[in-house]
Amino acid sequence: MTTMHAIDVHSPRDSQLVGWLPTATPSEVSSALSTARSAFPGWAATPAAERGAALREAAAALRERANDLATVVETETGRPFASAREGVMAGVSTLEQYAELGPVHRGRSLLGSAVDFMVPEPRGLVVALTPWNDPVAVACGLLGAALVTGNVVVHKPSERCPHTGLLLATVLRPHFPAGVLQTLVGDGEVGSALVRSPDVDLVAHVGSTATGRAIARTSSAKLLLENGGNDPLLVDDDVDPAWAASQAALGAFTNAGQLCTSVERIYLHKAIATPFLEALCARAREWNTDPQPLVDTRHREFVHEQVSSALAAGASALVGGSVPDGPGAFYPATVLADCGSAMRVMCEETFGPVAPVQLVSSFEEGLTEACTGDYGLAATVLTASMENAQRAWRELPVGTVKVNAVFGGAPGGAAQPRGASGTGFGYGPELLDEMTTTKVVHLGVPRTRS
Ligand SMILES: NC(=O)c1ccc[n+]([C@@H]2O[C@H](COP(=O)([O-])OP(=O)(O)OC[C@H]3O[C@@H](n4cnc5c(N)ncnc54)[C@H](O)[C@@H]3O)[C@@H](O)[C@H]2O)c1
Repeated sequence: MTTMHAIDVHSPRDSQLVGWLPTATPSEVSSALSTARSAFPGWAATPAAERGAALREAAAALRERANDLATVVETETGRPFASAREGVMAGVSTLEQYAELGPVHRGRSLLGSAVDFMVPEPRGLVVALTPWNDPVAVACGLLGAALVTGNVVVHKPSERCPHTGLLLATVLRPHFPAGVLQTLVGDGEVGSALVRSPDVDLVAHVGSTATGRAIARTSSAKLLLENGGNDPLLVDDDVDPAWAASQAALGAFTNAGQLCTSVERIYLHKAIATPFLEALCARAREWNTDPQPLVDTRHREFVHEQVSSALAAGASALVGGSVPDGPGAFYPATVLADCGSAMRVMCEETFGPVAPVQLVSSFEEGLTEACTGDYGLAATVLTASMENAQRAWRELPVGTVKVNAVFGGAPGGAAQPRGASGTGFGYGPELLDEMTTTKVVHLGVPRTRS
C-alpha cells in the first residue's frame, strides 16, 4: 500500500471541486484494526438488549441529521435531495429494524439425552466496504446488523462519497463504546489493505463484481459479497404496452440507472413493440426534462462506451445516446432499439440511464435470453399469464424475481444473489445469521462426588 494521498471530490452537477480528504495511512489502517480487536471482547459481552438500545439511539440521531446527510449525498453523488433523503430514511428504518431484531435473534435448542443449545456468536472483526450509489442505506444495513450481533466494525465508505461516510460516522459513533465502530477514508488501496489483514473475521462488501472478485482472491476472511447485476425485464404480449413502458422507464432511469436492481436489458415481445417503444421514448424524454447527473465523468465514459459499442454493432438510439455539452456528468435517459444478445450493453452491467431493447418472437424466447449471463441479482417479468409468470420464477437463475412490479418489495425481504452477483444475504433478518456463527453447546448433567 502506498502512503497517504488526497481524494478530491468533484460535484457531478458542475464538475467543481467540492472537497478533499486524506486517505488513511498504512499505520492508521493497522491501528484501526488493533483498536477494534481490543474493543471486541467488551462489546461481544454486552447484553444484546443494550446493543439494541445503542442502535436505537443511533437511529434517532440519524433521523435528526437526515437533512444534513442528504445534502452531502446530493453534493457528492448528484442524487437529488428528496431521493437522497429517502435513502437516509431507509437507513434509519434499517437501524431501527436491527435494534428490534438483534436482541431476539437466537438459535434453536434441542432436547436429547441432554440439552443442546445452538448459540449464535458474533464473528468478531467485520470490515464493511460500501458503494456510493445508496451510501447511507447500504452502510446502515451492514453496520446495524454487525453491531447489534456483537461484532466490531471498521467501515470504509466509497471514495466517491467520503464526506458522506465521515458524517455518518460522526452521527453514529457516539452511541457505541470506543473502538466498536470506526470509519476510514480511502479508495480501493485502503480497502485492499483492510481485507488482506489476517485480523479480520468477516469482509462484507457491497459493490461491483470486479471488486468482489479481487477481494475473494486476496482475503482469507469469511466473505459476504453483494455485487453487481444485469437485471432483465421480460415483457409479454398480453400486457398494456403503456403500463409496461412506464415500468421499464422506472426500472431503467430511477437514480439515473445507478441502482443495483435497475433494469439493465429488456426483452420485448414483438407483437407490442411499436406502442411499447413509443411510450418508452415518451417517458425517456420526460425524464430528460429534469436530468440527474451520473456520479462522475469517469462513470459517464463507461456508460457511453457501452452505448457507443451497441450503436456501432447495429443498435439505434431512439432517444439520447450522446454526451451532452456543458459541465457535470449528465447523461440522457437513452432508449436503444435493435439490440442483440452479443452486445456489451445486453451482457454487462451498464449502471446508467439506458434501456436497451431486444425484440423476441415469443415469451419462451425472451425467457431463454433472460436466463443467460453470469449475474443473478434480480429479474422482472410483466405478463398477464400466471402460467408464464410461474415458469419465469421457477427458471430464472436470480435471487429476486419481480412479477408485474419493477420496484416496491416489502421492507425486510431478502434474497441470496446468484452467480457473479454475490454470495449471501445482504439485507433483512437473515443478515443477522451472516453476521454470526453458530456454536452448539451440549449441556450434560454432571455426576456429583459422593
Ligand atoms: N447487490 C447489491 O445489493 C448492491 C447494492 C448497491 C450497489 N451494488 C453494486 O455496486 C456497484 C457500484 O458501486 P461501486 O462502484 O462503489 O463499487 P466498488 O466495488 O468499486 O466499491 C465498493 C467499495 O469497495 C471498495 N474497494 C474497491 N476496490 C477494492 C479492493 N481491491 N479491495 C477492497 N475494497 C475495494 C471501494 O473503495 C468501495 O468502498 C455496482 O456494480 C452495483 O450493482 C450492489
